[in-house]
Amino acid sequence: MLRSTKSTLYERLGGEQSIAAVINEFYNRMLKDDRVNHHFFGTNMERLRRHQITYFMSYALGGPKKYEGSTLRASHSGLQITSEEYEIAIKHLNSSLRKYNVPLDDIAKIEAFLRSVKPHIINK
Ligand code: HEM
Repeated sequence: MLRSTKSTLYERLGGEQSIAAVINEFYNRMLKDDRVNHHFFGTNMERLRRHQITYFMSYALGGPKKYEGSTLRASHSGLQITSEEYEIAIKHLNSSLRKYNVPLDDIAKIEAFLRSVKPHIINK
């Protein structure tokens, strides 16, 4: 959990609406990027955006909602996501967080969290 003594990252980012804006920006960037967008052909993007937002709020950022979808490992098994593609995703998320003026130290915390779950998502 990425908590500081002052407040949760979820609160500092501005709650559900701001996180939804960042995640939507993230997927727009991923879908425009020919290096990674093939993974999303045939994916129900509305459902994915919704779950990702819930995922971020509950597990990563210390928000109030519970995530009740599949585990990260189960959601990505069979997708053959490479380490390079994962790094591209981290860059797009960083750009999305910067666009919404998230402070650099919070971006670093989110990046550290994403690195910690990388082994569950990439195809080794
Ligand atoms: C950066 C960290 C990531 C997190 C926290 C994350 C989180 C999630 C979650 C929670 C789901 C489940 C959504 C659901 O059940 O509807 C999901 C599904 C999915 N993710 Fe990720 N993901 C990450 C990275 C990636 C990357 C790098 C790719 C591809 C380049 C990717 C591609 C997908 C796809 C295609 C699905 C949908 C699978 C399906 O159709 O059921 N994810 N992701």
